[in-house]
Amino acid sequence: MAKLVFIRHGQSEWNLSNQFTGWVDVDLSEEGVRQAQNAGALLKQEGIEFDQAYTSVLTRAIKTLHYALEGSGQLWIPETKTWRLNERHYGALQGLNKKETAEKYGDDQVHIWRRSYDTLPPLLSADDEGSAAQDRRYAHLDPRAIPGGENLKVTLERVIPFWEDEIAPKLIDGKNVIIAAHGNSLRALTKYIENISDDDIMDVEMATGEPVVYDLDEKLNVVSKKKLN
Ligand SMILES: O=C(O)[C@H](O)COP(=O)(O)O
Repeated sequence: MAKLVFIRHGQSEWNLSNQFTGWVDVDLSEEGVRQAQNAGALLKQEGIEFDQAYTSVLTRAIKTLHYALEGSGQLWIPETKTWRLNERHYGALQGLNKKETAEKYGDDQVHIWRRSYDTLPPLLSADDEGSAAQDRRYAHLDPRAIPGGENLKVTLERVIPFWEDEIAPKLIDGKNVIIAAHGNSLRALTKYIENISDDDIMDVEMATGEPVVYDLDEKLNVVSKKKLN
């Protein structure tokens, strides 16, 4: 039996200002720092001892991981950062205010962009300002792997190879794993491990800074799931 903990980053500056964020590297808000520290205290209370941590290459997730590990006395454990755990890329919506966008395009359209499984947002092209193609942290990638916008389906398709190659073998080996990532990269993983349908995943939400603890058997079936708050 292995333990797997998901934690969505604490509230970010753009969660606070209600802007589409995606791959934009915004920091945690003061409230987000507090949430991440609280997650550390909850993990300590729960007494979970981790063997390995994973996070994205975005500051808000990395800092959340570090606060959570520091708070539970485990800042020393091995950690791996990967773009594959990044938030879903929100394309040309990145930076826009969600409420203003709903006023312009309608609530239904914005809900589809935010929660439908397979509708893409309006795309950014590689030479658009703000494209990840200009960012040094993605310079090692095949330019074709750098998205101009993603839905949950595409996000899942780039998260799962990392899960299968790196994370699942650790869990099968009985190691306890923490993944600090993002609302939609974690929704993709939740869909995959809980076998949730394309329709039902639309209603699954992740709260900022709230650890979700799974017990998994050796075939990685979910034996139990609980949220710490
Ligand atoms: O990228 C973002 O804007 C948020 O972190 C997640 O957005 P969502 O709630 O619209 O999926």
